[in-house]
Amino acid sequence: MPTTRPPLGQRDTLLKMRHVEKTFGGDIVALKDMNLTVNDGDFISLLGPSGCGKSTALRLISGLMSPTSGQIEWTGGKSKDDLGVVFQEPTLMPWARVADNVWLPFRLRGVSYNEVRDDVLEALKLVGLEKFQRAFPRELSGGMKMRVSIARALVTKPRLILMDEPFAALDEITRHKLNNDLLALREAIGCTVIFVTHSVFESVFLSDRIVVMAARPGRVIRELEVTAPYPRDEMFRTSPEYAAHCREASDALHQAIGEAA
Ligand SMILES: Nc1ncnc2c1ncn2[C@@H]1O[C@H](COP(=O)(O)OP(=O)(O)OP(=O)(O)O)[C@@H](O)[C@H]1O
Repeated sequence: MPTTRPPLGQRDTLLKMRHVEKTFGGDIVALKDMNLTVNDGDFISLLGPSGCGKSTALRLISGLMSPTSGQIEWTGGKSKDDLGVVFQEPTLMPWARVADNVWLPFRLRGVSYNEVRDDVLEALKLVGLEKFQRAFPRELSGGMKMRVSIARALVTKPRLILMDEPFAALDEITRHKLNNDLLALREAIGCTVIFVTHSVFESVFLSDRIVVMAARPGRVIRELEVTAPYPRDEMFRTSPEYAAHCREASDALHQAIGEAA
């Protein structure tokens, strides 16, 4: 099914980071003068070497931390329903069943399970786990646990989903499968995603924009567009176009590593 997203350059602005700087302990400059525009419908990867401030950028956007200077401005303001977050670890409650784990963002707002039962089941269906609603996390594989974590992030239908290396701990086959499923999910619900990764291949497969960052101090050094249309599948993964984008992203990443050395 072709996407109905406007092309890059014609999307409405969701948020802007303006001259954002974050320092820790007075002298660790985790991010310096970061400027980033996130548009409705973008799939953005933050790609860069360890320590370049990718997770810090996500935490600032999520509001878990405040910038030392600069601003993060949401178009029309930000509400508590605007964000879903997925971490590298699924961070599920082991004593709670799958459906109760997915209900958590509502429970924290005082909303009963019965009020949002349909939303919970719909989110589980979107990640292919509707039959596992009564299972406990220990009964699931690593990939399935991550799917539950994704269902929990999207159950409130957020405008923006932040994903911090969600598939880094998974084996390659599971990772490819979840990459495919994530794109299918995005087509189904039309969400905006910011995805942190070290992987050139993953960033090219998933994103329409790749923001390449360098460390010491953490900063954006390049922005690349991956113009290949969605939906993307195994054909794209083996195409010359994919290889060309990977080469471009890899060169930018090497530049980022060289600049930090
Ligand atoms: N709470 C903190 N206190 C002190 N320094 C911090 C803190 N959080 C991050 N840093 C430092 O800020 C810099 C950026 O860290 P950050 O975790 O954002 O990088 P990253 O690109 O996500 O790294 P990785 O890919 O290894 O997860 C690093 O030098 C890190 O040590």
